Amino acid sequence: MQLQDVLYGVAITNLVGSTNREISVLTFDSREVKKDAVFFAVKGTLSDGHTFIPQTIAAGANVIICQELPEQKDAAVTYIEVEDTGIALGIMAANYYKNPSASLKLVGITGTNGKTTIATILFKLFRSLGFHTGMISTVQNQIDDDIIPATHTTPNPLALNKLLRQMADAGCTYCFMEVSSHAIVQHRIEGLIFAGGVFSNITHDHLDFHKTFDNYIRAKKAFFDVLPKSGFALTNADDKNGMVMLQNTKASKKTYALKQLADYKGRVIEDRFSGLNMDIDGVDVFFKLVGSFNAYNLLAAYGTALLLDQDKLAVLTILSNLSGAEGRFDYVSNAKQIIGIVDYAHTPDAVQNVLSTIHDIRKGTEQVITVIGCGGDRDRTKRPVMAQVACDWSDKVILTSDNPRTEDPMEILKEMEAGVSPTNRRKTLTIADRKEAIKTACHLARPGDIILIAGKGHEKYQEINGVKHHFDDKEVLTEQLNLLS
Ligand SMILES: CC(=O)N[C@H]1[C@@H](OP(=O)(O)OP(=O)(O)OC[C@H]2O[C@@H](n3ccc(=O)[nH]c3=O)[C@H](O)[C@@H]2O)O[C@H](CO)[C@@H](O)[C@@H]1O[C@H](C)C(=O)N[C@@H](C)C(=O)N[C@H](CCC(=O)O)C(=O)O
Ligand SMILES: Nc1ncnc2c1ncn2[C@@H]1O[C@H](COP(=O)(O)OP(=O)(O)OP(=O)(O)O)[C@@H](O)[C@H]1O
Ligand SMILES: N[C@H](CCC[C@H](N)C(=O)O)C(=O)O
Ligand SMILES: [Mg+2]
Repeated sequence: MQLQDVLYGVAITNLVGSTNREISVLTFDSREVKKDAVFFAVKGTLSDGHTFIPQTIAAGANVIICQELPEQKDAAVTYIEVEDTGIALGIMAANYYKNPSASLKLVGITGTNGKTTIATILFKLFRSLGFHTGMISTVQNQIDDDIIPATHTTPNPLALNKLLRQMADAGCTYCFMEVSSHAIVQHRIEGLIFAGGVFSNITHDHLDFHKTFDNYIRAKKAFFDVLPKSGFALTNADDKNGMVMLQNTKASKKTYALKQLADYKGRVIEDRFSGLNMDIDGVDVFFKLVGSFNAYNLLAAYGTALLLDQDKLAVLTILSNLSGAEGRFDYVSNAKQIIGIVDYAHTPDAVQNVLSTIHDIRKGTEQVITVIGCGGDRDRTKRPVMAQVACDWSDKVILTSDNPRTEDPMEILKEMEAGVSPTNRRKTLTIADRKEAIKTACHLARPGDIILIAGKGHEKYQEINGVKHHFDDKEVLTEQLNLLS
């Protein structure tokens, strides 16, 4: 492939050398450079890719894309200066893989909570409607029946366009993908053509990365700002910032809501452990998913499907039979009728939603026992709030470790404990070992009680100092509950 073939659409601020040359691969990681590679020097959060330029040239790179031209240049190398290497990477990755997003209808889903759930529901729905379909999500990426493990919620531009190319080549008509706020800010979705964008909600998360809630809102809104006129922008009108997302979009503006008039209107008739009974645009439907937060997810999926010209009754019929995403309100019970729920709630809002749902649908005086931790190297300000919310809505809370990453689990736990009010303190225990914490919760439970294991959902590991150790909340919970039977 020729360099000039992948440069289409890139705003070059300075060029040294020829663009008429053969290239092999594109990469932003010096450790992956090979002969004739194009290396993108990206300024990251831990290091600056510009410092690796000399070693990438030594390893065979013949094109450097950078934000600042190096003083010492190699005559055999082409240097391209751009304002933002991340943007250039997105555009060139799309060109390199022959713009796969143009060959299918790509729908992006963004918001603090619900992205995986909405993307998964849409993926399952469109497969049932008979389409070849792709999905890019936190739990896994998928092309029809083929599962491709996920490393991020939204992959880097090269991995992303490669996946989209595989989908287009497999004949997919649709792809439903999660768009994280990190991905928007880091331009991972630059150069993609979206048929539509969906907003779920925005609440406290990721302030380590965005610094302020305003920046976080702006990051989400930026996705809608660049949607094309031919596409749709579907927002949750009940969310305080839902309409903000539509302010500057050129796409066709659509809304869904439970609490007010909207293009796609729903109402929860009844919410039980066995599922949700809703009225959607005048049709009474029963769904397997539980909790009013899932009423929003179902409504978002329904609105999206109709905006993609699908038949209303066919859509509702399939949605009514669907299960949700792995590790989201995933429940097991034992012979003693103790109910265990594994849920990926890892923000204050999600914890409150899942616990208020449990609260609303429990029958009587059963205790709710919550096991919860917070991830290391992530937003610290949500730790005390998550602990407090868990206490406010539970009879007993066991504070434990999540993915400590490079942090000391005991320090994370102290920050969680700081959020627990003196009156709530008597109902909390701190047990750093997650398995022990789950085991203790099971021992404390009496018949009929409900145990919530929050924060890790589908994750099959616990990340400690860069090493991922096997850990599966549902596996441990099922094993412990069965030991009691
Ligand atoms: C904070 C963040 O988003 N980090 C992502 C970012 O890494 P970074 O900015 O820290 O990169 P860096 O280590 O500083 O390196 C800068 C540049 O130098 C390069 N480099 C580095 C070392 C070297 O020897 N040679 C070299 O060339 C790197 O490849 C990179 O291009 O770019 C990397 C490459 O694309 C990502 O893998 C990495 O994701 C890390 C692992 C991560 O944990 N990200 C999370 C926070 C994330 O993105 N989460 C969202 C979901 C959030 C949600 O749930 O809503 C997601 O979309 O997954
Ligand atoms: N619409 C919603 N509103 C509020 N909370 C929700 C909603 N949907 C799901 N949740 C809660 O948030 C948790 C995470 O849901 P989900 O995985 O769908 O979100 P996500 O946006 O993909 O998260 P991530 O940012 O980690 O990718 C669920 O386990 C549930 O507790
Ligand atoms: N996608 C989320 C996952 C959080 C899950 C939780 N288990 C943690 O490790 O903090 C994030 O990157 O913030
Ligand atoms: Mg997700």
